[in-house]
Amino acid sequence: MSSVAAFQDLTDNLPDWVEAYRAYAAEGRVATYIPELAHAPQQALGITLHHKSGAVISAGDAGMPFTLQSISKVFTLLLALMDRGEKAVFEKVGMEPTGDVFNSMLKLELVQPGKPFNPLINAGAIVISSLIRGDSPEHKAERIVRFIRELAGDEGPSINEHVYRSEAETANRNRSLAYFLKDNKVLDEEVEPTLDVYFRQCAIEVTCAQVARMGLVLANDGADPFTGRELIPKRYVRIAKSFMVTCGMYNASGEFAIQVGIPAKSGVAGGILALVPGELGIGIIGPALNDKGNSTAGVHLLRLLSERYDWSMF
Ligand SMILES: NC(=O)CC[C@H](N)C(=O)O
Repeated sequence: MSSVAAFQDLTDNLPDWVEAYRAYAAEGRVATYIPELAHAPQQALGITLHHKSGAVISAGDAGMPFTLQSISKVFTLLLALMDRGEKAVFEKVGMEPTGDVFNSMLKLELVQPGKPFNPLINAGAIVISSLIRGDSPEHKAERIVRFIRELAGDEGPSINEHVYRSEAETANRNRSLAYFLKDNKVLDEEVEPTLDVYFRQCAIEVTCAQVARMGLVLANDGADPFTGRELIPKRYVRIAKSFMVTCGMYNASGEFAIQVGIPAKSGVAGGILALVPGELGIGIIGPALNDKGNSTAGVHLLRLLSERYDWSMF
């Protein structure tokens, strides 16, 4: 289907599909380990698609704000690459999927030299947060927020202080990971200031439209889709997209590659950022998560769309 025909088809059908796919929320559960996330409505489902032509389509609860959580890891990776270069970043994190859950400690002890396997698991993302340039955690987080706003083409994204504090007060697991990394001499910065950056980046609040626009920049190899200005070097976008395919959906990334076949990154608030290279960016919110921690209705919806419009890269 040509992209013009596909957008007409989407306009005609997307609202009905979203309403029908809400039912999949019953298969999942809203995350509660960050107490503030537990308030999200189980049945919510929203999506925005932003095509490079400028066409934008939204349906369902696309206007509902949610926090980026792990989706932020793609963007801190990009910022760290822009701040420090490829060599410095990959001295600290690897390039391989783990097959373990996103907050696992297992391989940090089992596999020498104890550096995180990739930048999209929590351990890797915590190290990446320590590489962002800035004079203080607030300054580093402010630079991340500014970067997100630039890619979203919108001044809207900002830190949700309730979610930030809620995670900071309860993050025993991430604290353990960070202390472990410090002991392994992978983390050079102090633990608490590094975690402070990490919790803030996870708590950046967005909408589906903003996420779709961020995805469109990645789909466009890092150039602003409308002015052509380079926002991110193409090489770094390629690295990020490769990680999204191999690690973006945690330990369900292989299945997602087979069923959907496009770069994507999910977050524990139920968000998904996805993109069809050269074509469009996608933002989804569906707070009920499956057993791998991905939005259950969101993944089902992406599978439907990918099959219908033949999006798979493979
Ligand atoms: N999977 C996620 O989205 C994890 C992010 C969350 N802030 C955490 O560290 O646990």
